[in-house]
Amino acid sequence: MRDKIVLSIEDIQEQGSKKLPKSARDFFNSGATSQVTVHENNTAFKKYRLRPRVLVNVSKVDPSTTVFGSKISFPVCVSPTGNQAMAHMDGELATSRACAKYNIHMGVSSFANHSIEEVREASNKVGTIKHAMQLYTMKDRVLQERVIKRAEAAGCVAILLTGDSPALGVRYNEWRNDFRTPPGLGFPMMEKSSQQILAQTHDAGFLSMNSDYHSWADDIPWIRSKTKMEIWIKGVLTAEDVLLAREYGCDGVVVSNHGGRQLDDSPATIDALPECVKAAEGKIRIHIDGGIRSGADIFKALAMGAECCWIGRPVLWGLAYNGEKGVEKVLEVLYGEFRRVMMFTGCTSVADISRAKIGIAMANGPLGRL
Ligand SMILES: Cc1cc2nc3c(=O)[nH]c(=O)nc-3n(C[C@H](O)[C@H](O)[C@H](O)COP(=O)(O)O)c2cc1C
Ligand SMILES: O=C(O)C(=O)c1ccccc1
Repeated sequence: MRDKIVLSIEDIQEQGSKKLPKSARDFFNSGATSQVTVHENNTAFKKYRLRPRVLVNVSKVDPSTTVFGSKISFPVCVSPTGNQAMAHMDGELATSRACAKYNIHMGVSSFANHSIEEVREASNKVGTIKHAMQLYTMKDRVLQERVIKRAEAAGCVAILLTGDSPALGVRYNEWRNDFRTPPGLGFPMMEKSSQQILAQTHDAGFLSMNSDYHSWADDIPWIRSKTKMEIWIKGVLTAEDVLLAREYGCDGVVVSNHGGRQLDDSPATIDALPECVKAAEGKIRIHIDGGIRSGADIFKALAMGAECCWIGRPVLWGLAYNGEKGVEKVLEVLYGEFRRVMMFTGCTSVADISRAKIGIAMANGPLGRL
């Protein structure tokens, strides 16, 4: 039988997932508890409808935008995901090279299987993209400081502090499969060797390193005192927390529910976005991740006020499907789709994307204006 032609993120998901062993596939693809939030992330975008505009001269459509002070080819960054080498042995190095080829920025998990120095070096051979170092609040502040300093020295522009993880989500798949990071893979930024990691389940290992006694007052000024990099909070879903991020002088927030892997029954990120954008009052940057699987999804998030979208699992599927080339394919698909949505909606630049370009689908009724 001929191989199916791979055209969409769904195709890459299918092809990538089937190459993975069950426990890796479940680890990547699942969410917490009853999977309500993973499902919501993926479906909530479908409530919104695009409002096309006709006969607009879109011969010079420009999908580029500026993030972290530098121009990227379209409003997408790669979300930090740990254990990328479980999808393909080149892991974060392949992702970094593919991002550089497509000129988009990359978040790097503190649980990456390659060090930040190697990840930066990989992309520097291809282009000049920016990296943001993801960080959890940690029990060992001395180690946490080392991670921050290494990231800064390696040329990262931001710390992405993940605030949604005082514990790991309830993940039945990991418990049923006794999920552990496979042999041979370490967490160099956490200074953990493969042998050390193998001794513990993902849940126990995570708990042993990350702190639950964190707070805005204890952690943000402390990080600020250690680095000049931007500080972003990842995992915000409420106006209240956007206001706190502003109060603590953070540079931005990523509206995120950790891909539905932490608190199940939390809202889809696209549904949480409006209250976050409103609370930001243009004073703090608002990005989003969770369930972005098409150019239309990117467009809808921008129309609802996000500056940029981040993608998590699509990159893991791309890696599993075909390593660096697979991640390139993911970016090619999203770029091509996003560009066409801009054309059909009469947008020649990202600045043209506004609420006027979308509506909400109502049962058997007209297109509701937002
Ligand atoms: C396998 C996997 C590992 C992840 N690891 C991390 C991590 O180490 N740090 C973090 O802040 N978020 C992590 N995330 C969450 C992502 O950064 C991101 O928020 C989420 O994947 C976005 O949703 P999407 O996968 O639907 O695009 C992980 C997600 C997945 C699927
Ligand atoms: O599983 C996750 O969601 C996650 O954040 C993580 C943390 C450490 C290693 C791998 C993934």
